[in-house]
Amino acid sequence: MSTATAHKSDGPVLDWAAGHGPVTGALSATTGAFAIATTGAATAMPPGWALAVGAAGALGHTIVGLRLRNAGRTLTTRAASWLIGAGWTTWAMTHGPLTWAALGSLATIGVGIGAAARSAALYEEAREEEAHATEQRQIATDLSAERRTIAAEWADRIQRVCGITVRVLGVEMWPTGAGFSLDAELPPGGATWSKVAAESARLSADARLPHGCTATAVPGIDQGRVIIDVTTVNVLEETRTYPSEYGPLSVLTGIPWGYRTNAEPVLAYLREQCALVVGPTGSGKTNMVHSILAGFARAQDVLTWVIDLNAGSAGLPWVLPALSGEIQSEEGKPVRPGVDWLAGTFEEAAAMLDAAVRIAKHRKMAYQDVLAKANTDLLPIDRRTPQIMLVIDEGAEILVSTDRQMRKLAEKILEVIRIARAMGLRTVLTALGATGSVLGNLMIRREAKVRVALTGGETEGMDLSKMFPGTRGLRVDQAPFKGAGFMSTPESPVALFKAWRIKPNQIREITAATSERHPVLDVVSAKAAGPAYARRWDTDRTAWMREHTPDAGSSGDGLKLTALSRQDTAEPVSPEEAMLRAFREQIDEQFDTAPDPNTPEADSADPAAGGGGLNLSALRGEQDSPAQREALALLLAAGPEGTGASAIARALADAHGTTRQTVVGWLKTWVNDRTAVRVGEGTKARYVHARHAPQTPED
Ligand SMILES: Nc1ncnc2c1ncn2[C@@H]1O[C@H](COP(=O)(O)OP(=O)(O)OP(=O)(O)O)[C@@H](O)[C@H]1O
Repeated sequence: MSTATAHKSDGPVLDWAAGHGPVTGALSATTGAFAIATTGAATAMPPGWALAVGAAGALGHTIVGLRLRNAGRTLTTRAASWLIGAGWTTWAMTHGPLTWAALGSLATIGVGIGAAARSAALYEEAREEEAHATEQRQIATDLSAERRTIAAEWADRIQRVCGITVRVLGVEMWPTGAGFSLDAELPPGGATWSKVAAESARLSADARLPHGCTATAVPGIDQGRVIIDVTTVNVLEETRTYPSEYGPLSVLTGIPWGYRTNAEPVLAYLREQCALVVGPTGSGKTNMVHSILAGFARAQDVLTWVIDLNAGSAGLPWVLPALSGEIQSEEGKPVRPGVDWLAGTFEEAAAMLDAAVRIAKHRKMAYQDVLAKANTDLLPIDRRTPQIMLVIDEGAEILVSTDRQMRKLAEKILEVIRIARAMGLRTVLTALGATGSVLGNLMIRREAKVRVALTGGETEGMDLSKMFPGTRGLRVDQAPFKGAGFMSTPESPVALFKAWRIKPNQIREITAATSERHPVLDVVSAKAAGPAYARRWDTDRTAWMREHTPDAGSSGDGLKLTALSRQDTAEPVSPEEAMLRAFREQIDEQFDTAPDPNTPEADSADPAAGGGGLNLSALRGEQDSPAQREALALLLAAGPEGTGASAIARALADAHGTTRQTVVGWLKTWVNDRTAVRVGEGTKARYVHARHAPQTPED
């Protein structure tokens, strides 16, 4: 290495690390040698130096080669070429490098080195690369010929059909093989991209595209350009199952809802938007709702609340397998349901919507400092402060119902839509039809810009121009397949799309795979939501689930609980009680919850009600002081690192005047009831929330 440094400072730069092919490799050695010889001669460098430089070159190449893990054969070839070069340099310096003899001999050496390199593995690599490049060049030539033909054909077609003379600047073939995109320049004189868009159907017909394929125009890079996406293969015709990769998602980076005609996924960004999914009976709406719930279940910062007054069928497959203990996580642990709250009755739906409104209002007050700190009026959503997505099946019908009860729900739904955007609560409403009365609602028109119309070939109640105002040329018969239709978002203009097919086995898989990933409602929101939320899995409140479970008829006694079969059934236990008991056990086991003597359940005069509550540790002690709740939130937020009494006390001192001693008391209680664990000793002692605690053998 010292040679290299010395050489660097006082000689020509020899690039040892540069990638050399058989020809450039030889050139490098020979030109390097030539440079040294000329420099050497000009500066009267003693000829011995050239030999040293050659040796350095050989060494340098060897070292670099070793680093690059070149084959031994290649290394030898490289090192040898430097030594030969050094020999020439010595000779040339004594005779003058600019003589023909010297130059000729150098060229010979170069050829010799090249010949040697040719036999080395390095050359093989280079040859492969070269062959690959030639092949690519050939493909590119063929492709550009094809592209030129397409460009000419479509410029001609647009002229004929739209009466506009465009210049096609580029043709991009889609990697999925399902079509291509044209980038065209509009002629001067006021032609707009929408003029081409309006003729989409006629362009498709003129191009004789297969059924279900379209030529869709969208704005180009500026207003004088237009992009035309042409599908040539109908991927909507095929059934594609929900992608089997269930990795984490975020509401901030978009949730995939299906795929476009080019087979690319289409994302819904719902941090600020609500959504409206219209699909008549049989169009694949239920399936679409499941794939939407799948996306939300995968998200790390979303809690899904489902309202389905139609026997809760939209949410049950996400709840029952988990509640009944039918599925387990990979580690054999019980799993949490794939949705966080399911309402199948009017009362439950009303309770849920009231809780949502309370959360929105309370978050607005309680998170003022967070908003100020982040300098935003949009609550920063993350795992600790999750977004609540309310999925309301046939919610649009609730909105336009004249029934007195439904009107009440409608008002609450509209209130959530109206007040809760900034505070991270958004809705997905489905509708059987895109009727004027649904879309006539200003709130829906303004807030629900993520829109889906599942056509499935249905024409009834399907006014696409109302769903997607300002667009023409959309025809219901372009997507006559179940689960297919049109989707538009503020980021992705309306175009054909299809939902993935998702079956119960995948719903179970996703429930299991995402169980650990679901966030827990932040303490501020849980407090606002109150017992209506904390006791959402109570026996009386979930009784309807059993009534509507498909198993109820076949087995005669409701849910087939694995827990039930294990039970000592000396006393007859109702299936729903058993289900809830099993679920509570699972939750307790997983979240380290313990019966809290201070919870309302324990005070309740009704022992049945007392046994029916769910007591998540994050919600413990509704009556705890705000300071104590905040301390618990800090402990939870500290994650596996944990925190200490002093740090918590410091954080609470200003707002609540809490002393370290008080915090020490709380921490002791939490350690005793296993809400927290103490790790480390003495000054290193820290407290970790049970949810983040390292597993102990005892656990
Ligand atoms: N994305 C899809 N890909 C392929 N097939 C689908 C898709 N979506 C739905 N289907 C088919 O259509 C059938 C009906 O779907 P689904 O139950 O979701 O419709 P729906 O509109 O909710 O109808 P209903 O209101 O009658 O329940 C499914 O059983 C399935 O065979």
